[in-house]
Amino acid sequence: MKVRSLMSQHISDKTLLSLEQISVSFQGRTVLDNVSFELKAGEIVTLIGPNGAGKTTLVRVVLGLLKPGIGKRFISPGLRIGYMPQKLQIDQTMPLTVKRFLALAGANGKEIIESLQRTKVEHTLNSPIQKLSGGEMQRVLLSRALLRKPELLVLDEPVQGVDVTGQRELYRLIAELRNELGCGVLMVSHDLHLVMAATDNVICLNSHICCHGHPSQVTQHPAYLRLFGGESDELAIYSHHHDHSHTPDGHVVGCNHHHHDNDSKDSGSPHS
Ligand SMILES: Nc1ncnc2c1ncn2[C@@H]1O[C@H](COP(=O)(O)OP(=O)(O)OP(=O)(O)O)[C@@H](O)[C@H]1O
Repeated sequence: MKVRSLMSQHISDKTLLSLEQISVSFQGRTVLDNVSFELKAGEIVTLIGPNGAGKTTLVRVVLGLLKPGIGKRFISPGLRIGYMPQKLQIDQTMPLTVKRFLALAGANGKEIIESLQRTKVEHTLNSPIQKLSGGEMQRVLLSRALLRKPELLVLDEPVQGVDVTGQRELYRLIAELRNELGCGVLMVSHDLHLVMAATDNVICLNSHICCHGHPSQVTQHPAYLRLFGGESDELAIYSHHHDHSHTPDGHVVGCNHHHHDNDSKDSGSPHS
């Protein structure tokens, strides 16, 4: 597959991170169950899974913030990790420009401008951070993660609060950064389709690893379809093509094909 060969040429033999049979329990409840995987330099690995599947818990294990009850975590010696958190609490009343926010992370003026240029939001330098759009905010957070010159970027839901076009651009940017910097990327995503083009490997997590592999394999896997099959059906409805039009009162005109499934859903909605 063309995308695969384009993506995989960036993956090196150097293992940045290896998790072996990790299990985590909270108050006797197993949240991560026997999870193992490896991440190599230049590789993009995406964790997907439903709410409460243990994705953020796994990220905390990767970052070394949470020691697993069972299992081992290996990282390459001296590994620099850049982390983009899922949520950032910023006091809405505190005056804070993007420049100051990034300076708080220990960067000088030149480094700040360079990292904002990398994520294509240098125009926000003097903006109050509370006024940024959803997409700009995510890019500023990504800039902050880049300040550490990371060998591994860990991104917890990097596209949240961003519209679909912006999401596609953000995933493209993440892939570009990987190409340019050669870093490994571990990201968490709820998104099933947009992320597929920007990842080498998908891990489908539901406390244990249900399936993993190249996106084109994972999307065919029965375990994936059991977890996300419903959403795939919805997407199928949205992706149908109109070859007819509606009058303002909802009558179908100019229909030149036979009736099929999508049309029966379509005809239920007078303004679709
Ligand atoms: N410190 C903690 N103490 C007790 N339970 C916890 C703790 N951290 C997480 N959990 C529980 O572990 C489970 C997994 O949480 P986690 O945040 O890892 O899931 P997630 O896959 O990231 O979910 P989401 O997609 O909703 O962000 C949840 O049921 C959560 O309530």
